[in-house]
Amino acid sequence: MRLGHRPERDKRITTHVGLVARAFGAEEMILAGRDERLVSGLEDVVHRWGGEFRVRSVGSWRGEARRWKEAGGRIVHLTMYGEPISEKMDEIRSSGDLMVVVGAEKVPAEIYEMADWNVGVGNQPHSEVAALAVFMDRLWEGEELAREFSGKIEVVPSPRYKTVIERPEGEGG
Ligand SMILES: C[S@@+](CC[C@H](N)C(=O)[O-])C[C@H]1O[C@@H](n2cnc3c(N)ncnc32)[C@H](O)[C@@H]1O
Repeated sequence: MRLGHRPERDKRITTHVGLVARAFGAEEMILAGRDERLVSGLEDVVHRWGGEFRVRSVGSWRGEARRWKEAGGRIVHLTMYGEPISEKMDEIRSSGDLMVVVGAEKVPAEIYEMADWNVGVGNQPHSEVAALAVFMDRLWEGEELAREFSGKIEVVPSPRYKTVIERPEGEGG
């Protein structure tokens, strides 16, 4: 869940949060706030590049977080003020369905209370995109990078050239 999105200023970085979430193994991105263009841009990536990733823009992050916890899910809030990721990851990994929360400029104090864990990817200020990528890579222990997406577009890894397979509409994706 992405908090604090400002449509004018954060368009690119929030899109990157969504791209990283999808590429590193999340099932869904919840965007707190309304930005239909951003949602449809990410949906277009899913349409072309495959996978089951969903994107939702919601009015109330509190409602989403509350419902998630009532349904038995746990919340990890990524923050530079949190406890070290390396000390918490085993416990987090073994605890079932997770909602990972990242902020923008400043997050509401309440999220620190609602979260089951407030986790720092180091305790220096950096970026929600970097924090999410490192968190998810540690969560899946690197296995997420080998996932198949079965999209209409697929990269063939190459030491030198850009090699891409494009499948016509209706085949794959
Ligand atoms: C530009 S930072 C905001 C930094 C802000 N001082 C704060 O409250 O953490 C935006 C988001 O990046 C994430 N972030 C930045 N540095 C982080 C770190 N060292 N560990 C975990 N998350 C971090 C947090 O989710 C934060 O809400």
